[in-house]
Amino acid sequence: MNLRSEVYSSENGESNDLNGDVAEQTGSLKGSVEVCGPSAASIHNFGSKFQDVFQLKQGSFVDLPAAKISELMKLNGLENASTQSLFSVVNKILDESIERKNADIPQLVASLLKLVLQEVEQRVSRLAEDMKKQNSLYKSREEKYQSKIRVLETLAIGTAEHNEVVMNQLHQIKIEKTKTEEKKKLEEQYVIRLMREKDHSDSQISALTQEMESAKRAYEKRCLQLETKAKETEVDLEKKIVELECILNDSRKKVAELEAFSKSKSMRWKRKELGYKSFLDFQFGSLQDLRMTSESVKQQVLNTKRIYCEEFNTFALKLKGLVDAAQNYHTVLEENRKLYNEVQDLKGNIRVYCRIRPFLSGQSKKQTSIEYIGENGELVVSNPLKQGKDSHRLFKFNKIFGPAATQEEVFLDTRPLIRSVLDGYNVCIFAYGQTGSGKTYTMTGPNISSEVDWGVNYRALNDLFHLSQSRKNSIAYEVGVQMVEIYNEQMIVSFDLHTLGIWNIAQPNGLAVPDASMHPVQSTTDVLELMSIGLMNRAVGATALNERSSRSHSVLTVHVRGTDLETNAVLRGSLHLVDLAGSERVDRSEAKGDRLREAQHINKSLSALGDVIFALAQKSHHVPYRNSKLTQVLQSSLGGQAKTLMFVQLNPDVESYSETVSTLKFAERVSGVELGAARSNKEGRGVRELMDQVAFLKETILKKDEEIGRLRMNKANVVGERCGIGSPRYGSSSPRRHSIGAPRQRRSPSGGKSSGLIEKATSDLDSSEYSDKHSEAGSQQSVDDFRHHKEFFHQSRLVVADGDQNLTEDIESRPVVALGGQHLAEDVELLGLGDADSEERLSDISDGVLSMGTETDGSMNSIVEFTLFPETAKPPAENIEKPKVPAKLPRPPQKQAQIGTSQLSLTKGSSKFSSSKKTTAGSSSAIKPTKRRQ
Ligand SMILES: Nc1ncnc2c1ncn2[C@@H]1O[C@H](COP(=O)(O)OP(=O)(O)OP(=O)(O)O)[C@@H](O)[C@H]1O
Repeated sequence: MNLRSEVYSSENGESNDLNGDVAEQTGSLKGSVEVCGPSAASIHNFGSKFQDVFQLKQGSFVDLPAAKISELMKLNGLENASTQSLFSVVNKILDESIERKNADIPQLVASLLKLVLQEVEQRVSRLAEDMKKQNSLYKSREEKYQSKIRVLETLAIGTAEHNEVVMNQLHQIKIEKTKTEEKKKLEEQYVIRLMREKDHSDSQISALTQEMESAKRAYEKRCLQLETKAKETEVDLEKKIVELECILNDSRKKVAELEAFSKSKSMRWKRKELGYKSFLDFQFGSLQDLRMTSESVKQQVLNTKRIYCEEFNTFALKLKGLVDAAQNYHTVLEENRKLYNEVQDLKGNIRVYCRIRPFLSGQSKKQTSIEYIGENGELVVSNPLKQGKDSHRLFKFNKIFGPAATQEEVFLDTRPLIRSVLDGYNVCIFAYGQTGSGKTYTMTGPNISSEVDWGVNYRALNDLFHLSQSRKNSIAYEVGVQMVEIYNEQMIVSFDLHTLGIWNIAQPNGLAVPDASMHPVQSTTDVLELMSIGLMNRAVGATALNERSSRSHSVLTVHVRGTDLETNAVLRGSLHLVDLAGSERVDRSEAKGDRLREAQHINKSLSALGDVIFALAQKSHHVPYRNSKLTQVLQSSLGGQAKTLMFVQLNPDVESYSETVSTLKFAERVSGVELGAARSNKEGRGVRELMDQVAFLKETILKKDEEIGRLRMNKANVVGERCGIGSPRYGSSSPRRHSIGAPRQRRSPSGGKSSGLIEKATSDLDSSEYSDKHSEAGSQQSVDDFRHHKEFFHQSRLVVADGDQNLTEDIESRPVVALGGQHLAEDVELLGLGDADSEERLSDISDGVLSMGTETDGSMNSIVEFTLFPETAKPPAENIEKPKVPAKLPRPPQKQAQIGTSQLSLTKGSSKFSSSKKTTAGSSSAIKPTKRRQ
């Protein structure tokens, strides 16, 4: 703008011709200068405008007036023009002057050029300086960088770790940088948020201010209202004050009236107070009196208390005395029980322990028939369905085990008995009771694998083995175990003993007979294995066999032989552990087929057991052991000097009441049986030798008897022929004729010796009589029990021989033995040997004779003993060479008859052994002491 105004003024002042053109040009320049400004572009524009000005006006710079040029020279625009434009101006000028061919360049133009050139120079020099400066700067920088590079190189070469550190630092710096950036961002965001909040708070503040203002307005309004109200209230109160003043005046008057009234009233109260005071004084006096009285009463109470305490102490002393007495009573009672048991032991009473089974799971709601269990063996059973005295029954046994009794407790009371086996006693323990009453539980236990559950069997064996081990330094024991089952009167071996190599049992005619090859068991483990195998074998037989178990008798027999290492004395004991079949009577009319047969057999064997027990109770001469396999097996333990214990098992269920009572009745009768004091089977060496001699003598006598018999037969034949009478079928010595009413010890016609048959017949008769008597006197049940027994005796009365088929053949084939002038073959025919029942009958006869002679013969025990310990029964060596004597022999005289019978039984027993065994003339059973009844 300055340039334009200056150009206008110079043009206006110095040349009028130029005014119009300059103004025109200025106008155009004005627009261009406004656009240019101080930049290089504007200078360039200026140059070109400048040139245009010259060209437009005169066509060259040469024609420009000096003033104008000086004006132009004064312009400061050259500094701002670009170097190129300056150069182009100079070039233009110079070209123009060349074109004009006028070498004379005006002074001004030259000075202008000079200025331009100076300017150019200055710029160039400045540029050169700048360049220099920059060069030096670059150099110094380069040096700096070079040194830095060197440093870095040395650093890079020397310390790679430092590089890493540096890298890390750089990395950290980067991270920090990013963090800082993030922070910054956050700060920015925060600032933005703050700004927003500020805006928000500002808006809130403005809203609050508005609210405040409106509240203020409302408050002021309210103040005004209150003020007007206060004024109104003031007016009202003033009115009320006036009213109250009036009321106060009225009340003052009333107070004065009341004061006068209260004065009169207080006068009256004072009077009354005096009256009360005197009354209280009177009361106080009475209280004192009462206190005195209470003191005296207290004294009296204390006195009474003291007296009471003294009396109480005396009572306590007396009571203590009573308690002591009661305790003593219990001790005395216990002693009495012990003494009673000892007396029973001495008498040889069969011990009876009663065990009551608990209700099984699921039976808890059932009613019990057990009313009371006494400590001393009393038991009261009751039938809630009955009334009166019949509803309760009292029984007494040696011991009662309640439902809670453990196997251990039961065994503890049984152990002394079992231990006596090792002292040479025969012991029999049997469990009796209806099916499901716990017989097997007591004898075997519910679970063999758990020792706590072991029944008497396992515990007994365990105990015997332990005891025999503990005594091994003084007595050498040998133990043998046998387990048989009696089912339908047949002996069945419960486990394959042969396989185990412990026992080898042959079973001729169903009677289990151990073979000589059996071995003694060594330990409880042997027996446990054996028994578990036996049980497994039974289980293999499936349900039928298991069912059978409750309809069969199971007998575990333990034989013990002990040799005293010092004296060589031998003792022999046996233990029978019997789990009987269910005792309930099966109604024969209901059962059929196999069941009927089973029932018959069970009834028969249990009746036979009853018969034996009652015969023993009656001290009968004949004890019918041979009536069943069961009694046969138990013979040695039920008679003689054995110790016998019966477990009576009861089912507490009220539904079993009648069975319970009949079981208890049976047990009661059993407990009354006296077997006599038990005796140990001890033999010294001398005794054994004597017994061997006795056996030898028996053999000789038998031989003689045989000869006598033969002679008698010959004689009878001769007499018969002479009299013309045939050989009498039923001669005078016929067993049948001798049987009934025959005197007990009938002597045979010759030599006054009684024959074995006569002996037997007499014995049978006695039994028959006993049976008859018993059935007459007894109840209907007893009649039933003994009926088969009676029939049995009638059938078997005259039989004399072993029932073994071989033996029968033997009898027929061997020389006939004369008996009382009769032909034995006729007798045999007459007696029907070979009958199905012959074995039993023969057994019975043998037994009958035995009952008067030796106590064991042909029983399982004697046979087993013989087989297990054969050397004890061995005759002297020379006897072995003697000819065999047939089993059926003429009877020797009475005393000899006993010996002869023993021999007979022994032969019978021996005949059942395996062929490897020699029949011997003497046996351990033959040398047993005679029965106490003799
Ligand atoms: N003292 C007892 N404690 C617990 N359970 C018992 C007891 N006595 C018997 N039992 C249980 O009662 C049931 C019948 O017992 P067990 O088989 O011993 O009777 P049992 O008289 O031997 O019968 P069976 O004549 O049929 O052989 C079994 O389940 C047995 O476990």
